[in-house]
Amino acid sequence: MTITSAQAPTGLNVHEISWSAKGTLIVDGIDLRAPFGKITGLLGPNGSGKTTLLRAVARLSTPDRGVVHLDGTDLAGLRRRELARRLAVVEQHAGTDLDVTVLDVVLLGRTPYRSALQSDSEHDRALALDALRQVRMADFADRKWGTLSGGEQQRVQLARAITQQPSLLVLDEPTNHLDIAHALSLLSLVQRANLTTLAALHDLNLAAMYCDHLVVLRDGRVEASGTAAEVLTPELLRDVYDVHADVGTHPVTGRPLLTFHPPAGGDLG
Ligand SMILES: Nc1ncnc2c1ncn2[C@@H]1O[C@H](COP(=O)(O)OP(=O)(O)OP(=O)(O)O)[C@@H](O)[C@H]1O
Repeated sequence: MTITSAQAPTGLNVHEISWSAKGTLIVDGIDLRAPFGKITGLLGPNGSGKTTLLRAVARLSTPDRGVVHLDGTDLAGLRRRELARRLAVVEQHAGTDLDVTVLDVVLLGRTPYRSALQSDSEHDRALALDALRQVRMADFADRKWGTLSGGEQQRVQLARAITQQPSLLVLDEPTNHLDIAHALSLLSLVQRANLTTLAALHDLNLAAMYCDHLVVLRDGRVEASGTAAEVLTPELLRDVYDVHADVGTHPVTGRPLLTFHPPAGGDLG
């Protein structure tokens, strides 16, 4: 199929999304754009609303108001199955308690493409095994899911998301259990995937290295957005995170490189 300009992916447009719990506004009128083929990083301190926003964007929760368009389509108008073909989510605490293998978990990514009675095709298995190879988990295909470490589970969940062949990847702290080598490898893989990606990240140096665009939340609102160089300034880090940092330049990427100072008195304040 030839992609005409009318069908070309444009990315994610989030407009005026709000979500509240028991009358308390948690996410308040968020606007953001995540362009196709790029990683957009969602930053902000604990409790600033990142997970809440990601869940509303991915329709895992229903926002009080606002609209989310993916490649020009309003996600609120899609049925579950169509939504699952368009977007894949890797949540912070991914999981299943079922007694299943790693390959079974990855094959869940093919569910939106088959009927309830259909079993996995050779094509499905090939996609799943290829995704496991990409996250360096091919040797674990027959292992029981419950026996994996946190980082291994996180990589398998990314493989499941890749197998889903979405246009949009929504990642909530995708590197939080990963050692530095696997964190770099996972973000490089996401970068090469050429999808629209919206990822909540805590590691600001990794965000600076891999994200083309950053959006910083504070108290459920957008505090700043722009390139890493525009956003990750000592002033913003002090105002939003209450930390002191020097901002240099990464010798390889040319992006900002942050060096943090210990807090005065050394406590966690
Ligand atoms: N269902 C809920 N009921 C009440 N409060 C909620 C609910 N869901 C989230 N919150 C609150 O909303 C705020 C934002 O939570 P959220 O998980 O979105 O933050 P976050 O930026 O992802 O944080 P973290 O970096 O710690 O993962 C928090 O103060 C949280 O306690």
